[in-house]
Amino acid sequence: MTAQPLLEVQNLRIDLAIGNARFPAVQDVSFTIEKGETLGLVGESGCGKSITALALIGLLRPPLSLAGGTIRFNGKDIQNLSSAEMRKLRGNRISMIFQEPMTALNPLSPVGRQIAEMFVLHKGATWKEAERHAIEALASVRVPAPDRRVKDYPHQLSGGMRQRVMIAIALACGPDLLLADEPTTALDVTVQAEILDLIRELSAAKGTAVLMISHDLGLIANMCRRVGVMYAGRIVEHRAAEDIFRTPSHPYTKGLVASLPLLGARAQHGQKRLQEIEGVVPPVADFPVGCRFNPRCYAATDVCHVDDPAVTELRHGGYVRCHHHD
Ligand SMILES: Nc1ncnc2c1ncn2[C@@H]1O[C@H](COP(=O)(O)OP(=O)(O)OP(=O)(O)O)[C@@H](O)[C@H]1O
Repeated sequence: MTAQPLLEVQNLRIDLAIGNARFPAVQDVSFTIEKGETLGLVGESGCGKSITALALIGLLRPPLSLAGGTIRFNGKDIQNLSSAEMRKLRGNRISMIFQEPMTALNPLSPVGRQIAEMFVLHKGATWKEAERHAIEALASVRVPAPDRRVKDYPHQLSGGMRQRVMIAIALACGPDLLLADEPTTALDVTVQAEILDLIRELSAAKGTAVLMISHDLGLIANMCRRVGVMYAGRIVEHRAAEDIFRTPSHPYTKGLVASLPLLGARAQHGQKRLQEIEGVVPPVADFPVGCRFNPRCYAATDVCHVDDPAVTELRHGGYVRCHHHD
């Protein structure tokens, strides 16, 4: 018998309302995350990664709404929880960090207080105990002089330090799952690597599973064992990270792999990129008929303009949605 996954998402659908019409911004999205595993979701801007994560913790707001599917966390359906039940889960068992911590931090409250709140809210600690925990939490994300920094307001900290504070808040209660939505995109390259190392190290030490969301396939492949590639609201390929690189199956995945900066020999010759995928992800209300990737696909034929491709299981594990997959 296989162990029950920590998170099981099946046929998730998120609708975007425009006037009286509803459009499926995310459709038929299914994935699982095992306890302690880091799963990657990768794809260009606008393909539905962030709203998928927001749906998991009940944070979709109009014009977006959860329109179908099941979300099971630790074996329990959580898609219909009341807001009070969801608040108990959020920050405690599932937490989220965002691209720009400034939008998630309260600018008017010292960062120590914002960390301490988690211990008071979810663990029943007194404020005095919680303040001590806040200093320890800041130390654990390697903020120097944490006993002084707890008194700082978010604007007094650098972007990297703010993201460390967000991680301290997110991990304060020892959640089972961390949703990390482009956690390093807004940071300098050197700081990016430090923050990724921190997430990797702390999640491994605490056994926290991570849903790592990024437009950067290189980053995702580095952090994750399995990867879901999203395009226009769908997972178009779901594979082990090493297979995505070695034998990408969907034309979109192939494009992502081909557009990665090259390592090794070719890079030494000054050739940085092989090719870009031309075009952009269409807006939700304009998803094409048939395969949603067809306007950008070099392999598209008549069937791709008519029929939405079904899921095909791949021989060595994973699946792809393409009429002409390898
Ligand atoms: N509040 C909103 N109102 C209208 N449309 C929205 C809203 N939020 C998201 N969308 C649309 O839903 C689609 C998916 O957005 P989402 O933010 O999940 O994409 P993403 O892949 O995470 O990209 P990014 O990294 O740019 O956030 C996009 O077409 C986006 O324009």
